[in-house]
Amino acid sequence: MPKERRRSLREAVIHRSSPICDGAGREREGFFSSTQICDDSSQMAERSSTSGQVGFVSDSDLVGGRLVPQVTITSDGDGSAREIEQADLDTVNGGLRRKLSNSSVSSTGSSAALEESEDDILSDSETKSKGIVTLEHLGDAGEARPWWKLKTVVHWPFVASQRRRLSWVQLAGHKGSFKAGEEGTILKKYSENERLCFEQLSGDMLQRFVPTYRGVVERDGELYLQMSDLLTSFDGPNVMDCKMGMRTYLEEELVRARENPKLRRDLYKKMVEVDEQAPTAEEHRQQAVTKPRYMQWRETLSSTNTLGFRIEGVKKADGTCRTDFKKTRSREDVTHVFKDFVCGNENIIGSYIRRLNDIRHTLKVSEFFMKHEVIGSSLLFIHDRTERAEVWLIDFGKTTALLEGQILDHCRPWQEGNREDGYLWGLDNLLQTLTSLTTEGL
Ligand SMILES: O=P(O)(O)O[C@H]1[C@H](O)[C@@H](OP(=O)(O)O)[C@H](OP(=O)(O)O)[C@@H](OP(=O)(O)O)[C@H]1O
Ligand SMILES: Nc1ncnc2c1ncn2[C@@H]1O[C@H](COP(=O)(O)OP(=O)(O)O)[C@@H](O)[C@H]1O
Repeated sequence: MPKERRRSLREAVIHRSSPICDGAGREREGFFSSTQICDDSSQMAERSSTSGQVGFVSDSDLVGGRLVPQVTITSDGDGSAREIEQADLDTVNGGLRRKLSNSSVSSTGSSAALEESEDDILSDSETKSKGIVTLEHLGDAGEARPWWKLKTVVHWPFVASQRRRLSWVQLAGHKGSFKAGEEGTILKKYSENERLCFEQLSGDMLQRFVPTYRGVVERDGELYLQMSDLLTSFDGPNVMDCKMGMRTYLEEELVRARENPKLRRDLYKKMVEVDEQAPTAEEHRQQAVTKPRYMQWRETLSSTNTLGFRIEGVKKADGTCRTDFKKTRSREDVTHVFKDFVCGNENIIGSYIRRLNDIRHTLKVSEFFMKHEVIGSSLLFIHDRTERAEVWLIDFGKTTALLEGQILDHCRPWQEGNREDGYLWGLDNLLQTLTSLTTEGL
């Protein structure tokens, strides 16, 4: 989702990273299930955090998706309070603070401004999640507090390293977007767009296929959307993320980019990492490309344009994890990945097909779907060794309401202005791909 929508109060907060600890306080790594991990001493932190409540934030608290930043006091590891200086702001979330991302049209004319971004100095693997991640379980919940109340909080004798951790699977999106929530839930960085979608989905036929939404919460000064963790009830889940649709950027991004084109060095770098020949001579000279140019290139390189979906990542119960599917384009390649994902299990494929058909029928009658341009949303496939298999709709960061009276059929080809996204066309191709596995043998 666009970073301007993701922004929240992260500027005001610093979290210390620390190793996962087992019950005896030993460090450990590599839990591959969605498991709450805590050490004995975290009980104090737990007690502290239970004194707060989930903070449902009202619209009036939000200014463009943000609470008004304020000086925040946080634990400095030894329990002492520390004021956050402006200089700290760049080190938030274990790395450099993400600057706002701006889309730009495919023009690479000299009038395009060069967009400075921390991604210019971070590689793809440093900015994107690559599978198994450790989610921090954030502290106290509640509304934004004045500094003196926060000062009271830091006198509690717990340190960041005692916070609970959740070993989790994140196959797409940027690092640091998720935190552990209350039992069975996760927190995703606040996005105005996604909040609106979750709210509109409540009561829609599609609701039973999307994570249960628990509202906006504030943790350590930042806003999050709280939702159910789809992995919790699985025993060693196998997970696949398929990004749906034939287009992965918004029409409004194109328009904005046309008005104010930005050149991005980080996207140029990502492009040459995959194919040195991909940039034009002009782009090589500028060592930068615009975002729509990058996004369109990604679409043609993968199966997005040809099949209306693409595989973003796969994590298997054996611990293996792959996110290197940028060039997975042909139906054969995609079929091969699915076959490997289900380890040739016909029951699992059968369950996936039934669930996808169910989703398809529901999409056809969903008012939400009819009235939204669904861009960058994924289907999350999850199964485990008990052969339980589910598919869920996730990521509504770029799902946008149409103008009053406008509807989409989600199958027609896209032409700028018609806002078609190719979601249903992609779903039909996905269903055909899975069905071919059963008819042609696994
Ligand atoms: O997959 P790669 O090739 O890394 O490209 C990424 C994905 O398309 C991201 O979409 P998603 O978050 O759905 O995976 C997109 O974020 P947006 O959703 O903000 O468009 C990134 O844009 P930037 O964040 O602007 O770099 C773009 O660089
Ligand atoms: N509710 C959820 N339950 C379990 N896993 C999830 C859930 N939401 C997202 N994920 C995981 O996080 C990844 C990124 O999620 P997504 O919503 O697409 O983030 P972004 O908007 O940053 O792209 C997904 O590929 C999936 O692995």
